[in-house]
Amino acid sequence: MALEARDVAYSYGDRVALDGVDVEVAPGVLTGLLGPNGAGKTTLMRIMLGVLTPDRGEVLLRGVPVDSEARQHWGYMPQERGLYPGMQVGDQVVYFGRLHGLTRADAHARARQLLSELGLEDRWEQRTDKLSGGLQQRLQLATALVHQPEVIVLDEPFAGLDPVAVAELSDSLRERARSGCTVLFSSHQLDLVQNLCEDIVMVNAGRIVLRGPLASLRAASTGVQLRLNVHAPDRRWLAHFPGAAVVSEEADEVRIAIPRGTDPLSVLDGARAAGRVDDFGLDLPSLSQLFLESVGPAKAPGTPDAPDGSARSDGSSRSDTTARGSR
Ligand SMILES: Nc1ncnc2c1ncn2[C@@H]1O[C@H](COP(=O)(O)OP(=O)(O)OP(=O)(O)O)[C@@H](O)[C@H]1O
Repeated sequence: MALEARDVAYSYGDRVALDGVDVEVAPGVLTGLLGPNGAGKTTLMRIMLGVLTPDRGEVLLRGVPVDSEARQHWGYMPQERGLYPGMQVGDQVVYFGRLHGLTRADAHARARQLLSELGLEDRWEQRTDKLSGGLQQRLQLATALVHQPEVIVLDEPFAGLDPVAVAELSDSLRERARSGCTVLFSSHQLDLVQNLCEDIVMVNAGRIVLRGPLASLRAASTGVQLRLNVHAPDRRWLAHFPGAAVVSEEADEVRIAIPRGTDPLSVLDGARAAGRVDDFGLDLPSLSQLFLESVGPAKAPGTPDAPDGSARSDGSSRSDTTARGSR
């Protein structure tokens, strides 16, 4: 059974951060928590971890309200990193293992194993504050995982990691999910989430705007896209296909959303009549495109922050889109 947040609401003074959020994180799959800056992700994680008490709603694991005793067995990495400067790397991991009730010998063995898994095997005696930012991040993860938690909640665990570390951490989280752990993590790296996560939860301005199995959400979205490398100076040929629209153009590649009822191959023929086509393919919309559709271009990662915690100017929010396909 899953980790759940039910109808969770939270405000910092008069700033509404979460406005009645329902989330379900299933064991055995990786779930990515997405949303623009200020959407409410960290607040939701803090509530799940018991750092904040919700104004309304509750957090449950296997249908039972979660208390501090249950959370003692969780692994978590908060946005505010908590390493002890001056402590040695190995001792830091052992210390957290002991805090979670491991014997000294077990904590040592687990620390060795994890530091090796996270590429820190040579750093046991180094001071934590002498590590680079990325290595501190890996160490932070080791402290979160040392007691082999069944529930893992990580705020931006991939931020600041190099590609090798991203691949190693991805494998490590995938493996933990496969072995039955419940894993929720937040990220702004949409390509990574698309490759890694089976399920996503997307939050915007304190509300869920999209959630469910990513494959179902992509399939249920705007339909297929035709990817073309076409040497045609303009796009007038597209006017023959009502409803077909360019969704992105990069260098020679153009992506065209194909409306339902239109044969993508007829659009391909149209492109070939207009110019040379070097390459083509059919794709589902990417997670980045789903993000832009759900949240709006002004708030996509990498764009300037939108008004903090803003609701839409008309006071409404986009409707919650969910997909619960069969697994
Ligand atoms: N301590 C605080 N006091 C007042 N407002 C806060 C506080 N922490 C967060 N907020 C506000 O609550 C809203 C949600 O913030 P939160 O940190 O949960 O967003 P987030 O999705 O994690 O953002 P980011 O991607 O930028 O980390 C924002 O409007 C933010 O400004």
